[in-house]
Amino acid sequence: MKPTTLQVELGDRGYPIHIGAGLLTQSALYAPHLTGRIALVTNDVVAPLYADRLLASLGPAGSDAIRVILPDGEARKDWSSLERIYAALLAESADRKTVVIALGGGVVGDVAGFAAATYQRGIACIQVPTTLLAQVDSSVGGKTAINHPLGKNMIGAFHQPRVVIADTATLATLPPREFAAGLAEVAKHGAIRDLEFLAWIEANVAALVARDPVALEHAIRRSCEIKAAIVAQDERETGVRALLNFGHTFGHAIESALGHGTWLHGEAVAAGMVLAARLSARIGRIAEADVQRLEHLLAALGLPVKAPAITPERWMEFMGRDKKNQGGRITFVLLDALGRASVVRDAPDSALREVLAAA
Ligand SMILES: NC(=O)c1ccc[n+]([C@@H]2O[C@H](COP(=O)([O-])OP(=O)(O)OC[C@H]3O[C@@H](n4cnc5c(N)ncnc54)[C@H](O)[C@@H]3O)[C@@H](O)[C@H]2O)c1
Ligand SMILES: O=C(O)C(=O)C[C@@H](O)[C@H](O)[C@H](O)COP(=O)(O)O
Ligand SMILES: [Zn+2]
Repeated sequence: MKPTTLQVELGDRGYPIHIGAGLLTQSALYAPHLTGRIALVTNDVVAPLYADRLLASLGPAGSDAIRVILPDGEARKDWSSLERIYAALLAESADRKTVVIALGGGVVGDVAGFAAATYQRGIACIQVPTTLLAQVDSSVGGKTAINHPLGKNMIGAFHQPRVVIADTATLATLPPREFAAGLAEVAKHGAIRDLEFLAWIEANVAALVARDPVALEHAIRRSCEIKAAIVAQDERETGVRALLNFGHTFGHAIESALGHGTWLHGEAVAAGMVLAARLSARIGRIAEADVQRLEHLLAALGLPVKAPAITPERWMEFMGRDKKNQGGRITFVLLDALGRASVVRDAPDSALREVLAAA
């Protein structure tokens, strides 16, 4: 299969997304911006698998790279990892021409991206996503962040990468639970924007779960197309970009209430999308059959569809801190139909409490 390239249209901050098997070994071809020293940021799971291969493909710039290897895990998407990156950049006298390469999943991408956004007030970043979730979602769009114990992604910045290089061959080593977590964000893109894509996912569940390369390539490309088009319209989430948060008001509350890393992000988003769909049905925006259809698809993709036990007070505490909220009202992304969503700021509290009570 030939590699595909999409463009995120953001004027002089626009960039290509390259998708294909084996791109890691041709990185120099896909990253012509390497005019400064490279700072490779990865973690202790991904480094032994892919760091040498990536750096070897970059020639002398690769051998001279600063290497920062973070401890693995969502729990380490925090100050300590950020501090390690800053310390390494400073110890090596990295300058404003230094290019951060984030090699790994969404955790590495978000924290390395935030370090790049803030080091010396901003240096270039290249995203090399190696999880399905990162290839379909987190490497694109420029949201970077670390978590705070009181909330997900609470400290961060918008900082677009210069290029995204998604080598689909890296997905072969991804554990099944992590792979399923990526499928949650794929389904989200269909649910909010593209009923035809959602139906394609339903028809191709077996191929996707079996990691069929043709099916996977389509899922990644269509997800990136949908996300890139939304980001191009609303880079800083003043409007339509919030639709990409479908399932996240509930999902982020699950992650934070249980402790970051207890449920995977994609798992929490899957259960969160079911709750958001139920709330949509409860206030008459969609039919109960639509909720069941989405729930059935997510379960078939190997994802949890039932939220964990969380007290109503804890739900409200974490959802009360969601970044979409305005004027103290919890904001939800709800479905108007499968394939179409809206931002809703006036969902009745009674309906929300009923949905949570039945969760
Ligand atoms: N910035 C955004 O727009 C955005 C979008 C979605 C999610 N996110 C964030 O992304 C994070 C979740 O990302 P994730 O699901 O990639 O999790 P992750 O980064 O923790 O990666 C999942 C696991 O897979 C390992 N791994 C990575 N690549 C591998 C490979 N090829 N083979 C074997 N193991 C591999 C990782 O070390 C980790 O253990 C969350 O923090 C979430 O908030 C950000
Ligand atoms: O890119 C976006 O915009 C998204 O909302 C994509 C989400 O999948 C992602 O989890 C994002 O990090 C959530 O952003 P947040 O602003 O709710 O922290
Ligand atoms: Zn997400």
